[in-house]
Amino acid sequence: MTTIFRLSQLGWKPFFQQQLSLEELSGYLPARVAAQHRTQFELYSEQGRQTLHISPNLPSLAVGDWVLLDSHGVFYRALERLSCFSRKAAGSRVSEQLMAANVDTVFVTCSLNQNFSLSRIERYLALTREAKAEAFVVLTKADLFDDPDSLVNQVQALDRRLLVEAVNALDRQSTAVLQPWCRAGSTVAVLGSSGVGKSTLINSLMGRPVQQAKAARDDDDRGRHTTTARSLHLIPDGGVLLDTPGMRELQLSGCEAGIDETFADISALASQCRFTDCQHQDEPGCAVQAALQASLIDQRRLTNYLKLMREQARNSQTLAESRAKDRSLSRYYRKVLHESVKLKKGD
Ligand SMILES: Nc1nc2c(ncn2[C@@H]2O[C@H](COP(=O)(O)OP(=O)(O)OP(=O)(O)O)[C@@H](O)[C@H]2O)c(=O)[nH]1
Ligand SMILES: [Zn+2]
Repeated sequence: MTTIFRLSQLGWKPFFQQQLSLEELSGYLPARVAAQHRTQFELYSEQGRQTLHISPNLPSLAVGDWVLLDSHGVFYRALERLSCFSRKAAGSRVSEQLMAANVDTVFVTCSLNQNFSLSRIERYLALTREAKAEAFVVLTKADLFDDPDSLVNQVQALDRRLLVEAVNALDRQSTAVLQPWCRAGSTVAVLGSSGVGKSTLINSLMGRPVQQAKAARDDDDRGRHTTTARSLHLIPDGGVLLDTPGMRELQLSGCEAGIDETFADISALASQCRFTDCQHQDEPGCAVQAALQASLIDQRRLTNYLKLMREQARNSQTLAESRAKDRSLSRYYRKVLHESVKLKKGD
């Protein structure tokens, strides 16, 4: 039996509808990428499930992307994205790996036990904001603590406008506070480190156990098909949940804007430093260090900001850049060698 989906069930909304011309509205079928397998994408549309073979003619697509198909089910074009999570492997565009597209809200998950870390939360906030999605911090295992509110307040202090809730991820009544973000037209995803309760939270939101998406094997050269779990799930409250293998291993790279937004207080200060390339260590005229001395920002937050900035800069350095550096270094060495030979010869 073919499952027929309503567009609204798949997260369709005015942002996508507005991109369609009159001709496209009448003659083309919107479909959403629900899974990425080794050789094909799985699509969901009002006509059910379809597959789309991965070929060089296709633009790069991610789970969550919307595409238009013609009346023969042939790919016509991809729609503009609202948000996109990617892994910029070695920084170049070619090796950019897309993880998920069109996520509205990310449940940044952190447990209230010894794993609780403001710095880790800031890291996930930076990733979420870089992708242009909204963050909602979900603090799990609230049932195991007497005073979850004190930690909720610490997270809230990072940003007054941040959405934060402490929940028992095992209890559907407790996770019901997330329902308004899981209604028709919304797409959500869950980020967080291992063991914090992401799968538990997903199962509660879905109202049933959901199989975790498995990474497809790349080295499958014997022609066997790799079974990859679906990455797109329809939430009973009407929204869509994306759970792609790559989302769980996201790293910071090319995340400067996301870090700037997450640490808006520090980046505003950094723009007032005397030197534009100030590292905020002990340079004269450093506005960040001055604010630290005046206790306007705390040391933990500054240390984390500097660490995340360094990390993203390192990850984003493209292969091309490092090769170019190698080339100019060897040119420099050759020049030095040439000069010293000339000196020795006395000319
Ligand atoms: N008491 C309690 N236990 C929880 C809660 N959330 C998760 N757990 C338990 O914590 C353990 C880890 O939860 P998972 O949902 O597997 O964590 P995960 O983030 O999906 O972990 P990975 O799959 O490694 O990424 C399980 O034993 C859960 O039952 C909670 O809110 N309260
Ligand atoms: Zn500075």
